[in-house]
Formats: sequence, structure tokens, C-alpha cells
Amino acid sequence: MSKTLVEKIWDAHVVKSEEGFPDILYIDTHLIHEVTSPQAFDGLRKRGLPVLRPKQTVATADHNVPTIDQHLPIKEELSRYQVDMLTKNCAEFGVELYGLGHPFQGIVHVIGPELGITLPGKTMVCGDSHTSTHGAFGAIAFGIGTSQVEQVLATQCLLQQKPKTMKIEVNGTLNAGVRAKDIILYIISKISAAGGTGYFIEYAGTAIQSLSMEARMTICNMSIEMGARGGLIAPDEITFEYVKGRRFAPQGEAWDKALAYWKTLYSDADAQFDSVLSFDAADIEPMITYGTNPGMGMGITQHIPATAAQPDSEQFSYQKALDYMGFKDDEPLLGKQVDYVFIGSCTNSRIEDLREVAEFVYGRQKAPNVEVWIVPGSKQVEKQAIEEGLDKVFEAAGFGLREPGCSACLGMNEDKIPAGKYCISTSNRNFEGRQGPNARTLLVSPLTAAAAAVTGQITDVRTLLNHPELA
Ligand SMILES: CC(C)[C@@](O)(CC(=O)O)C(=O)O
Ligand code: SF4
Repeated sequence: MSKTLVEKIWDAHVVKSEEGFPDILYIDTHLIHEVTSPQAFDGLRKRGLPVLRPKQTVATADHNVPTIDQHLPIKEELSRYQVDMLTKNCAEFGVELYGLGHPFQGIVHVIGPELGITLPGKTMVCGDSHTSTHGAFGAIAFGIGTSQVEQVLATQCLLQQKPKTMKIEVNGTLNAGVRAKDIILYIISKISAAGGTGYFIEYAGTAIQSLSMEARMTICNMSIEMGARGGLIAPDEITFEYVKGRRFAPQGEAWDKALAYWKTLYSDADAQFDSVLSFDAADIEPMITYGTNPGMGMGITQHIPATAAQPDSEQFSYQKALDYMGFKDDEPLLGKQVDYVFIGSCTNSRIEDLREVAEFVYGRQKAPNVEVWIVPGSKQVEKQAIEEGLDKVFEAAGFGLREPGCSACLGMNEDKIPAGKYCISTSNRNFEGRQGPNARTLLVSPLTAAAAAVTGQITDVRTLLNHPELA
């Protein structure tokens, strides 16, 4: 019987399936961080239970960590407490922790892939809705809640309803200045922040298959931002090349065996999806969000869609979003001054992202009216960026390479955007107060962020690509 890729991986991990009940799903790898694990460990402690498979559990500190002077004690009391609790819990339950100062530390969805922990065909969960990132490797990866974190720690299994499947095809060639982040922001702007609810999405098509693994991770990372359970891309030679030789990837005969299995991981030609959407890469221009959910995005040269053009039921919340952002119906965003540029987060903070920013700002200066924070996704990304001299390029442009963490993606550590300030951000959420109370977030690609860093305003990067003398 023909199957989609999701069905193939799901069915290979079902421990028990009974009509009218959720499946019992085996979890290959459980990733944890300091925010959503304390209560789960407390639950085990109260019931006197161990972590069933500590060797299949990996922890890191990323949300609450500072991104400068990480060698010093964390200043914020709550952040320090969260990180200390993670250290204590991992020591007590025998879980490997890549904590502050460890050479493998970083954002949980950056370190899994770069360490070869994220592999095709796996089931992977984390108490974090951006766990879908790992689907870029052809894994079923999704976010879970704290009580489910406890369930997986105790049983290495999870009760889950089998999700519906959606195929999103993007075919064709990307225009100049258009990157993976623009693809996913475009898709979400077309189907809305709820368009994928209840589905597990498979991204396919020639434009997707032409992307690097880092770019594929950017796409899968934001599956949740359209309500999807997760997102994945069938593994191929680009995937295998990326994984080969990584620290925890299979080696030798185990590699050969794994590769033979991974090559069976694709949706059968006649597999039935519950929904299929198609997009043309040629229609996509550099994107930017103007509102307070990732679905409120538009091409950077466009004008903000009118409130009256929204469905009646959405007009109140739409207008409220524009008021929060200080924007009006039908106004253009190009040329608007911004205050901060944040390049980081599990969406865009990998070496490919930093290289692209460095290439763009090389020989240029940041604008005097912006503060630029560039935050590597992990210690390994930081190390590689320094080895490649990218830190020197950033310093010459007027901003320094910080240390790894979630940073300004969310207001849970020292890196907060002040109230009322506009932040051009390569992260994945622009909710009210996400980057700090009353901060105003404009989601873009790293390339568009680099352009704003140089001009100090919302900029169509293609202008500068075509006319380097302009900035
Ligand atoms: C808030 C934080 C813990 C989180 O990582 C949680 C999540 O993604 O579920 C986020 O980015 O919103
Ligand atoms: S970088 Fe942002 S979105 Fe990603 S895990 Fe951290 S807080 Fe969540």
C-alpha cells in the first residue's frame, strides 16, 4: 500500500495502535532545555521514577543564557535559577547536558543537527514548538508540552493521534535576494497562521530540493507558525552529505546500513495526502512581517493590506495589531527607520546565515541609528565563524559577534528590545511583547536584516545587490 513519508516513519514507530485511542509512539531522541524540563523532572522525582533512556536524551541551556560574558554568573535571578535547575536535574537523572561553556552548547534546534543527533527516519520531540526544525532531515520531529516531556522521560513513548498530512510544493527558481526565510514567510502569509492546523506538512518541489540543509531547517522550523504539528523534507544526497562524519552520526558499517534505509524515506508517487498546496518560487520577493503574528507578512515592496480587506471577524484584531506596530492601512514599509537588528534564533543563526551577513556587510558600516546583535546558534557556529574571520568582518562593520543562545528571539534573558522600538529580526515570532514589553518585531531573512543593518531602515536588499555604491 502506498504511503507518505510521514506515514512510513510514523508506522515504523508505533508501539501500539487501537481503534479510538491515540497511538503509542516510540521516541528515538528527546531533546530538552531549561524552560520546559523542570516540572517534568519534578514529576519523575515525586513518583520515584528514573529517566528510562538517558542515552536517548540530550539537554542544553539556551533560552535563559546571556549572550555576552557567558563565563560570568548569570545576572538575572530567574534565568540563573532555570539554568542551575537544568544542571542539577541532568546530573541527578544521568542526562547528557551541553550547558554553558560546553563546546557543544547552543540552541537546542541548532546543536541536534550539527552534532549528527538529528537523523533521517527518527522520531524526535522536545518541549519546544520549533522542534519541527529537525524535520528538514526527513525525521518526524515535533514540540510537546511539559506533561508530555515527563511522559517521554519516564517511558520513551508518547500518546499521539496520527496527524493528517499536507504536501506543500514550491517549484521553480528563487529570485535574486530571496532566501528560504522568504519562502516560509510567503507560504504563511498565503495560508495564514492557522492554515496548517492539524496537519503534518511535507515540503517538496524543485525549489525545496535545491536548498541547503540550513535553508531547509529554516523552512521546517516555522511549520508551527501556520499551526502545523510539524514539517519535514524527504532526505536526499544533500542531507546525507551534511550528516556524514558528524560526531554522533553512524559510522562505517552502521553508516552503510542507515544510508540504505534512509534512501527508502520518500512519499510513494501515488501516496495520498489530505491536502496539497503548490506555489511558484518566481512569485516570491523578499518578505517582511508588519503585524503581530507570522501570517501578517508581505513582499517588502508592497503596502500594508487594508483592514477593510480582512474578513469582518478579523478586522478588530487586525487593526489592534497595526496599532501595536504603529502602522496604518495601505502604507509602505520601505524606508521606515528601525532601531535594532537581531540576527539569530533557531530559525536563522547557522554558519550559512552568518556567512551571508558577513559577505553583505563586508566593507560597509552599520548605520548610526541601529544597534545590531548577531548571535551564533551554537558554540560550534561561533567557533567556525571566528575561524573564518567573520567576527572581524562584523567588528569592522560596527557590531560584535555575541555568544550562543536564544537571545532576543524572546524576552526571557538579558537581550530584550526596549518598548516601542522596531527590531528587524531573523527569528520566527512577532507576537506582542515577544522580544520585550511593547517591542515591535519585523520578521525577515538574514540577508534583508543585513541590508537594514547597513541602511538603518527597512530596505529591499535587491536595491543594494544591484547598486553596491548606494550603501
Ligand atoms: C518561549 C520559548 C520557550 C519557546 O521556545 C517555546 C516554544 O517554542 O514552544 C518559544 O520560542 O516560544
Ligand atoms: S531561538 Fe526562539 S524560537 Fe527558537 S527555541 Fe529559542 S526561543 Fe524558541
